[in-house]
Amino acid sequence: MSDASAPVPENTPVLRAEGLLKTHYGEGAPAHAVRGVDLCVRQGEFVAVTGPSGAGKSTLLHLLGGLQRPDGGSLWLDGVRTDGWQEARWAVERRRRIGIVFQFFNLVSNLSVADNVELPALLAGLPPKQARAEREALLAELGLAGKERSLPGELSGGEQQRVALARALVNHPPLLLADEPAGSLDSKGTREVMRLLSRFHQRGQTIVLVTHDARLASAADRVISFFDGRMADDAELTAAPPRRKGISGVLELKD
Ligand SMILES: Nc1ncnc2c1ncn2[C@@H]1O[C@H](COP(=O)(O)OP(=O)(O)OP(=O)(O)O)[C@@H](O)[C@H]1O
Repeated sequence: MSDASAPVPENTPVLRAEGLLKTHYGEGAPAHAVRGVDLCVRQGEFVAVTGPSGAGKSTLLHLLGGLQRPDGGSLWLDGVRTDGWQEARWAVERRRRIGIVFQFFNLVSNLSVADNVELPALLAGLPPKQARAEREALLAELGLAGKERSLPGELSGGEQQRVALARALVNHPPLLLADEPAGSLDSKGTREVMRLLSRFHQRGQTIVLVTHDARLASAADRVISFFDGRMADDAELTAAPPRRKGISGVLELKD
């Protein structure tokens, strides 16, 4: 059996999917949201998945992050087969390996900014002192020093999304999944989030971004057009060398 904690051989794709299938059964006709998707995301790539509303982009992202189970197909994370994992296993592995940011931030409303960011680190088994140090460094990087004691509801949308980004990255996951991360922000907040995603990508963070906004997709180095549950196009915008580095150093919000 594959060991999720074993060292990852160089050049192993961070993400690989073969023949992914997902149908939603709600009211009315079944929605064939993902209809046989093959995908390979290399270390250090910034991939945007774009397409019209209802194309199946969010469903694909949820499958990749284990938030929904595929009806068929295979999925690998860092070379480890994941499609057979049960929810408990996904919850543990997701904490270490996948950061996720959503359109509506999904912060815990009655926890402070500091606790929101530290919680995944503590749950992943980091000693409290180290979790605190990680939180302090990330919040400072993201221009949120001084907001530690605030509740999410006391922050602007852009600030909340930066907290969500800090929470997603606190365990240095190999993969960041972002589902319309600027979807509820004004243009300033949108620019801010996109600039941050680009900065983290420049430092080696592998990112899969779902957006219906073609302008945001152009920040990526590869754009996948999703249509009717399938990949209609897969275009490399720049050649990005495979790489993997830690997130470190100081990140200035102004450039
Ligand atoms: N939980 C669900 N139950 C039933 N149908 C669903 C569910 N989630 C998604 N769908 C349907 O699956 C299809 C794909 O939805 P999905 O949200 O993945 O598309 P999308 O491309 O992300 O759209 P948007 O850009 O509007 O968020 C749509 O027809 C949608 O109505």
